Amino acid sequence: MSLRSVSKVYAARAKNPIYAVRDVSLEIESGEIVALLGSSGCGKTSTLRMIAGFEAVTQGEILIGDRPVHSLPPARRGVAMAFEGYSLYPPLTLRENIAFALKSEKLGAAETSRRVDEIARLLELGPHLDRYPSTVSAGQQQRASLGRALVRKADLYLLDEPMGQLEPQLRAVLRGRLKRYLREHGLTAILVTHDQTEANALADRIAVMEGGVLQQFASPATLKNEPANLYVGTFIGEPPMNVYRVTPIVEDGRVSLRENGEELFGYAASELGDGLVGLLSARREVVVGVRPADVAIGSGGAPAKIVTNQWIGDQTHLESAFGGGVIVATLDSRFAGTGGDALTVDVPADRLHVFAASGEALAHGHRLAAGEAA
Ligand SMILES: Nc1ncnc2c1ncn2[C@@H]1O[C@H](COP(=O)(O)OP(=O)(O)OP(=O)(O)O)[C@@H](O)[C@H]1O
Repeated sequence: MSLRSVSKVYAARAKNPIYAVRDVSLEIESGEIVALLGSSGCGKTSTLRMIAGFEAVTQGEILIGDRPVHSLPPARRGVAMAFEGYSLYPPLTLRENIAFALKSEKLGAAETSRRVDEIARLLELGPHLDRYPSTVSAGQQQRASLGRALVRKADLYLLDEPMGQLEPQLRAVLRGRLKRYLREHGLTAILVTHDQTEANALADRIAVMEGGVLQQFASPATLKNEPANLYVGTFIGEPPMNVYRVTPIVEDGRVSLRENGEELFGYAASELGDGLVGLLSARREVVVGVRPADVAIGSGGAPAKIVTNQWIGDQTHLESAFGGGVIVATLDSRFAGTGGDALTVDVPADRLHVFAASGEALAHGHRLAAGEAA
């Protein structure tokens, strides 16, 4: 399916129109699972609702297969949607709600029942099927809403925060099952989420949105290793990337990245490679990003002082005063050291992310970002 330069403006004629989605283009392969990820208000739900047909497209085109669908009513688009607000029919049991979605397929009673039972098993809904929406929990309503979408045959499945109400253990189990179900049936799905773990676990590719603008559309690994800009770099990853605004000084075969005259990171030019050195020589200021897992502690480098040292069960989170701010490091083992202890921090040249002062990525380690490679 494709979105071609799709925009959504609410209250277009009002004094202050709301530009919820701006010129978003996406090409989604058949059988692909895509997540729309972003903070609250970034435009992901508006995008999903335009695809479903519940919001009019202000500008642009939406195609499913080769069919332009943006002018069709929802029922004629061939999409099945699970709503964040469940929208189950109160007078019907969960079983009847799910079966209702099969009405247009005109199946016999036995086949309808088989399909409903299959989905109920998948979503652990079996014991609750004969209860009414008002008598089950929010999580059970949400699973019934998801079931009602999945039970149908559709060209595209749209899932709005499909697991937001589920407790963590069940969420993890159902994520795995949902992915397997979509894969086994070769279904194409777009889910909206603000949960990175959910997006990473389920999606082949993630579309990161902010301010109605698509920031990057790529695999989870590419978003992590080669973020297109500082927004994606700091949004993806937990704890977030450390960032420093520095002046690069290139002299005598050495590159020094300085904050207010003080060196934070220093490298032999040969470590960084000609491409990156050339790029740094040409800029008065860049932003460097360092993932917490890439910070090397105690093997030389710049001085830092521990602020907090926390073991969180499977990782150490170490926050240290560094330069004019802090640096957060994560380590796989416990770390001996308490607040006030001195240490050194260093970042291998190939783990450094470099962004222009304006935010767009220039290089990730030795790899220059697209557009920077001459
Ligand atoms: N019906 C509407 N009328 C006016 N403005 C709207 C409407 N729906 C959404 N908006 C605005 O459009 C912007 C994008 O909203 P949208 O719901 O698409 O974002 P979202 O990323 O899905 O947010 P959330 O995760 O909070 O649901 C927001 O500024 C929101 O306030």
